[in-house]
Amino acid sequence: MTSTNPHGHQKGRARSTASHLAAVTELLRPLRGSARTELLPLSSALGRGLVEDVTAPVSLPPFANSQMDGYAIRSSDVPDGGTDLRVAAPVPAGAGAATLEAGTAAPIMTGAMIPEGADAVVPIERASPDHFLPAGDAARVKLPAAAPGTYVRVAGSDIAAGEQALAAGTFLGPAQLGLLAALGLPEVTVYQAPAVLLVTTGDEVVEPGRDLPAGKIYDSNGTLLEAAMTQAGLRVLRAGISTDNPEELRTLLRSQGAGADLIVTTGGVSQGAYEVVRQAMADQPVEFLHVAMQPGGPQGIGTFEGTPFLGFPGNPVSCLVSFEMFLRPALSQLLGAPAARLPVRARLGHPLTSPEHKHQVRRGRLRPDGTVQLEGGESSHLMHALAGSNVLVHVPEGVAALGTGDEVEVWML
Ligand SMILES: Nc1nc2c(c(=O)[nH]1)N[C@H]1C(S)=C(S)[C@@H](COP(=O)(O)OP(=O)(O)OC[C@H]3O[C@@H](n4cnc5c(N)ncnc54)[C@H](O)[C@@H]3O)O[C@H]1N2
Ligand code: MOO
Repeated sequence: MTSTNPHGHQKGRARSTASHLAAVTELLRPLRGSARTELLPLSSALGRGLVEDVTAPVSLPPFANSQMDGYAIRSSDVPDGGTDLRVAAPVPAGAGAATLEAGTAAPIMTGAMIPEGADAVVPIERASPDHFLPAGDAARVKLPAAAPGTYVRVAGSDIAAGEQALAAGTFLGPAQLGLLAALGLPEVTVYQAPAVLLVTTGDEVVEPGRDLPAGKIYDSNGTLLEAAMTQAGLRVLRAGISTDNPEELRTLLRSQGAGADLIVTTGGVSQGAYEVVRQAMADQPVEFLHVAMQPGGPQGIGTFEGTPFLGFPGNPVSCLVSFEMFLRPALSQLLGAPAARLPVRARLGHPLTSPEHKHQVRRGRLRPDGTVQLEGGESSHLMHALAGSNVLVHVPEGVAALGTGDEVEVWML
């Protein structure tokens, strides 16, 4: 049971960040449906999540090849102390190699196939002479001994045909796409990028570039969230700024919302007299609640005329933290993309305090020495301090104070 005290703060149990993340993940689970996948050429799949496990159709390397420019030899031909060998025909690049006759050394370049019979490569710098000779009967080269396998890249030493190359749900970055290309796969099945209708709200909010009358502020949330979502690979539909008139907001959502997989609004969700988002959602299955998190406590979640809906609070830092704490990890878990933030341990450069019953998310600058300097205070209007930050700093529920040198988890932005 939740009630409101004279200061407007909600009483009763706030939902934990973990259970709100679970609720957001549940809301968005339909985005993982089988109809929501597409086959894309590798060049278009950057930043998407893989739908199914990929099994290697070939081994990597596909054949044993040389790791050095030098001579392919039968290691048993060269005793300790080295010997002279007759120079055989060079191994041609990109073609099958002839068998290496006993007592000969074949010039071989990096990546060329190890000839049948050869089992080691001596780099050209260790040969005498230390440059390649024209092939011919008269040509001989002195080589030191080499153990079997020296500078040989064995077939399948990276991955063998039939092994799992990538697991379903993997985020496809440059390395993963490079692997698919190395395996000879030109296309990949990925989840579709969700389309998000983004609406900022408030009679006080005006577009950058316009005049700024008394009492108004520029819309930072629209740009901030559009950029965060675009960077995360979402398709963003910007519906501009809604006034504080709930009927206008509903009209805007209906007229712009076609094709959206998710509606995200900012503002109008707390305890004020004109909470436009709360009012616009009054007859919809939308819950307004408090998450035990600072900033980003007030949240809305549900559906608007069937479309999943998230109502983020209006303060700029609150809406970015909401995106990072709930929307990014939910999509990452369901669709493999965007990539989850990598948690890193850092040492606080100075002390901090935190509301004991909330998960606090501060903003900070991680330095190369592994210490983190907080940027600005805890207030969620501090856009300039956010712009000077490169990490989110997590202070879990149950912690009221931390000292200089204490370890914290930070997420690189
Ligand atoms: N009595 C209470 N008041 C407030 C509570 C509370 O529990 N009881 N919670 C506070 C917290 S925490 C937050 S966060 C905000 C959330 O408020 P809303 O989501 O209703 O947002 P607004 O009131 O519309 O705006 C809050 C703040 O953010 C500024 N804002 C709004 N939109 C934008 C935008 N697009 N670009 C830049 N800045 C924006 C707005 O001017 C306000 O300053 O409620 C607290 N109050
Ligand atoms: O939750 Mo509000 O986001 O603390 O400022």
